[in-house]
Amino acid sequence: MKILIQKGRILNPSDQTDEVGDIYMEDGVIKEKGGTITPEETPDKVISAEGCYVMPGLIDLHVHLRDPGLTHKEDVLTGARAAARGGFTTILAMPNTKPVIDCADRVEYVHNKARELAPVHVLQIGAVTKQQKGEELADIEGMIQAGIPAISEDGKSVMNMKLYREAMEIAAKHDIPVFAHCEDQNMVNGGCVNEDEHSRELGLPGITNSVEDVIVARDIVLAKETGARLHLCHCSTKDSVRMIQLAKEENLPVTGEVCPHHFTLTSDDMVPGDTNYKMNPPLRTKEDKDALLKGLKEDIFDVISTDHAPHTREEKQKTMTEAPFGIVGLETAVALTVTELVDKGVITPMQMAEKMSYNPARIIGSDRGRLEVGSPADITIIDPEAEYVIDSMSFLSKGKNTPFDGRKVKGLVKATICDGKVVYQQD
Ligand SMILES: NC(=O)N[C@@H](CC(=O)O)C(=O)O
Ligand SMILES: [Zn+2]
Ligand SMILES: [Zn+2]
Repeated sequence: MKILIQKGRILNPSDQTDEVGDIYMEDGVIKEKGGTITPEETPDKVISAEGCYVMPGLIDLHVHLRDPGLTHKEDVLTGARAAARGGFTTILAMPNTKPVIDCADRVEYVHNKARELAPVHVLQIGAVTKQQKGEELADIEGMIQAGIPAISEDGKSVMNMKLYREAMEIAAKHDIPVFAHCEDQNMVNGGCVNEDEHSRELGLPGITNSVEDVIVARDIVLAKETGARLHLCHCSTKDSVRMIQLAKEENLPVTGEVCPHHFTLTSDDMVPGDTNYKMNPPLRTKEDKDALLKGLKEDIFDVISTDHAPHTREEKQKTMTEAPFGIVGLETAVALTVTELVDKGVITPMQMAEKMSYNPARIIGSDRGRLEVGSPADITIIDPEAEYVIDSMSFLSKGKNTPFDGRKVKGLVKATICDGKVVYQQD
């Protein structure tokens, strides 16, 4: 397969080049880049990228594929198709499945299924403890042998610090990152939305910032002691930004991610009773959101990830206290990032490429996330000027649970190329 992309705005974070030109790829590898390219042989496909960003294929460090066991919500194939439509060429799957992915053969199950069916790269993350019960360590070294890029207890925090420290020591020894969901299990106390005037008005149990902040602090302390690379998932509070900034000032190996819903919405936007505004961590206050925006602008946050968390309509039709936490994100992340961050001047298109591709790649030790001659042809083409209305019924994900249905946005994925093959093209 030979593909020629013409006249795109090529954004390459690895050498910080930002220039209009062509890219030519053959057999899954970038062969030529820049200027006007006239291939010796006729390409199988020519894609016009005039007015579009051409970025290294997007990498989402935080996706719930629900496979095995919860495939009524999503499976490897539907999740990977949604990813391709969203511009992602690599996604990392969280292990809070049924059963939990806590040993090598379950990692292999997902990797084999993905290799056979998925249009994009799927990397399975391993759990920290057996069945995510927080009592005994999972077979972390066995899973590392099977190719996990990271360990995570996402969905909860490992509350036993002695056990967690042991896990971090193993992660440090093998140089894989620990992806931390920060939530004190005792302090959350049945909360379902942010603790503020809205939770009080609606009579809903609230989640304070401290539920997240105490674990962020704890985890940074443990990373400092063990030398483990710590990646803080779905940061939502203003103090998490300050703590990551402090950790970075000390040159600790700490990185952080923000999800589009947390930089787009606050608890003021909640529609009473609409469980599509229920996710963990919850939508916080304007003060928190402004701190997240500043953290993104100033590169305190390295990553934008989706925390794509599909659930069925039935589950989401329950009450605010009963419905599960989580919203889908793979098919709205690019538009929300362009609309809320790039268009408003919070981050540059280059920072978008860094936070959605280059930095995630570096965190997992991958050589993707760059547009260089000789690198794998994972490429995302985005029209930043295209305006449209988000329609959840068009999602390829099984999950339609989004608060962004009907929202007017800018920024459309025109094509996604994975290993030199067009895996999605907008018609
Ligand atoms: N974020 C969520 O609200 N839900 C996630 C779990 C998680 O990411 O903590 C899920 O698995 O549904
Ligand atoms: Zn989480
Ligand atoms: Zn998650």
